[in-house]
Amino acid sequence: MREAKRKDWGREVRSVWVRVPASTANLGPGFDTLGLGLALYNVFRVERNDPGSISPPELPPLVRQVAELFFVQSQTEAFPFQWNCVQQEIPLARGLGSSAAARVAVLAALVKLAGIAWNREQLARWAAQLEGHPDNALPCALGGFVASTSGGARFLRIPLPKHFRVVLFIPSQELSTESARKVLPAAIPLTDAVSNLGRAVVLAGQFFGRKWQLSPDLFEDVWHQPVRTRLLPYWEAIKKAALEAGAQGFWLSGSGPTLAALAMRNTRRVKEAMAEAASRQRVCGQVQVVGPDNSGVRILRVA
Ligand SMILES: Nc1ncnc2c1ncn2[C@@H]1O[C@H](COP(=O)(O)OP(=O)(O)OP(=O)(O)O)[C@@H](O)[C@H]1O
Ligand SMILES: N[C@@H](CCO)C(=O)O
Repeated sequence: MREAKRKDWGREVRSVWVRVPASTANLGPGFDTLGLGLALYNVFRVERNDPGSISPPELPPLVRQVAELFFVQSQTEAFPFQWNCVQQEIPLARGLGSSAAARVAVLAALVKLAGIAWNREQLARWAAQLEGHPDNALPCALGGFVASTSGGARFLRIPLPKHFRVVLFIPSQELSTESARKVLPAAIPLTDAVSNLGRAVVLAGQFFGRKWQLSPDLFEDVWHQPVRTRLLPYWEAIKKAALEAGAQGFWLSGSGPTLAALAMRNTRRVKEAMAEAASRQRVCGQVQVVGPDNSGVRILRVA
């Protein structure tokens, strides 16, 4: 990143309000590769402390880790700061990218407070590196639909249409990505590899070609969903209900436990069907219709 003055229209920046979107990753066959931004937002206020003071010990571990990487990678002198979540719409550990959102927010805020030139792509890659996979960090930083190579070294992005709608079933119970990755198979048979690869390539091609006649078979997956959904006994019933109600695709959002249905048409019918199936399954949670995010991370205000 290029050095620039730590000034904003002639004023020193002391506080930054930064907004970050939720994201849904994998989309079925695109494990660690495909993701898109969703219009659910967290807002953080990050404030620079006086020189000589120390960063408050209550900074969460994730925030400290991101700050350490930022100061080293940007070759900026470390400074103490405070961190507060002032709006929280992204539920924690539900497969909607809360950790990627927090990482992207810390980086964007520190970039602004340090006064170094804004480079959204670099920031997205740092967040992906910290996250260990790019499919939440890139859509969170950039918005829209993103397809990337492993680690996020190369990626392609396209904005989503205004009428893009995802119906989410967000269970009350948390499931951390760390534990959901432990159940993954160490190796994948060649036939399964080819099966997922074909669907992921065609699915991404449809997004980039803006061909919105998407069909549920493109969202099928044989790598991670079969093992992960063993932990979610309601998966089959809610999936069946969504597809019968006209959903164009159904997938485990990120590492779960949230279930996602693409419903650009029949949105209300899909929502009702998923809510009814969840209630029949006696699983606690919330059904929510969410639109696309195409903005990615945004600095709302500086002071
Ligand atoms: N605002 C935040 N401040 C501090 N830590 C956070 C914040 N948001 C998330 N985290 C940390 O990230 C953890 C959740 O991350 P995890 O990767 O397990 O789930 P997720 O990011 O919500 O879902 P997924 O990665 O599957 O989309 C939380 O338990 C917490 O430790
Ligand atoms: N691709 C990651 C996403 C985590 O949200 C996984 O499935 O573990």
